[in-house]
Amino acid sequence: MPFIDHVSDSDLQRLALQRVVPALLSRGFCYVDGLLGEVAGGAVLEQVRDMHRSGALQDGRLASSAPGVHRRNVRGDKIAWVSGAERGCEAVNFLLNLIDKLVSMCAGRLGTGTGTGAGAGTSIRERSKAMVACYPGNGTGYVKHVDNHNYDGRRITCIYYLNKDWNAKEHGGVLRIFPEGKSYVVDIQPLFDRLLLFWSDRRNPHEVQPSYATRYAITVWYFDSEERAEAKRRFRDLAASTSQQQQQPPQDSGSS
Ligand SMILES: O=C(O)CCC(=O)Nc1cc2ccccc2cn1
Ligand SMILES: [Mn+2]
Repeated sequence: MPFIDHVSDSDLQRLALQRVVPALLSRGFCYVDGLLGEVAGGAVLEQVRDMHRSGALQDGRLASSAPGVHRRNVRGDKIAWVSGAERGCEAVNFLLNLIDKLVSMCAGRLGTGTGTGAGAGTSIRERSKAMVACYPGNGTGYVKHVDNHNYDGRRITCIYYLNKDWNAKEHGGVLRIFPEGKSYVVDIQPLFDRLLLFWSDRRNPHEVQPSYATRYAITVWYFDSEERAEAKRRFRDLAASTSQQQQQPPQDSGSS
């Protein structure tokens, strides 16, 4: 089904330069409403609903915990990781391509706004797969956390929300951002066809407040190439040193 091209390239360019870049640099986050429009946005929602109905969404667990071990009270979402190439994800793929275009139009203009003090500019050339998430509406949410707490390479978090007729007073499910060093919080409602972008690092701790209706979202993380490469090196070194220790006999405590 040919999707109506609701957003032209020049629309995206304008959105990137006049809205997204200034907001990311000044406030550290930005949201855009009406990104895809009713038809394409509705097609994405239908495909996510189908994934939920077919049981493709499984309990979310902390990235650091072993498979099957997850502390339920930390996060209540059910997730699936998709590339967009899967059958039944054509509309999701259309969304991902559009977000890729938008972020690539921003990337060269985000300067050294990395927050980690890295000298070089932000070079964003790759991203994660898309995480399709559903909070089932049983009062669970996601406790306050930082996405990229320890230089894992993630620079921008992009979340596309899919919830029609969402009313936070009744349904909860607000994403609350606690901008680092600020005395205020930012409450974002997970509204249909809304795209939210924010720096993934310690500048934006955030939580999902308890949700009392089914709450769908699709998240992708864009990597800073240098930080990502460095994180992979650190991870390889850690893995290598861990396996070496396992091969060597444990040193007695008195060894110098
Ligand atoms: O749905 C929202 O409004 C945001 C939810 C959210 O923060 N999700 C999330 C999900 C994550 C999954 C794996 C690793 C890190 C993660 C960090 N954040
Ligand atoms: Mn998060």
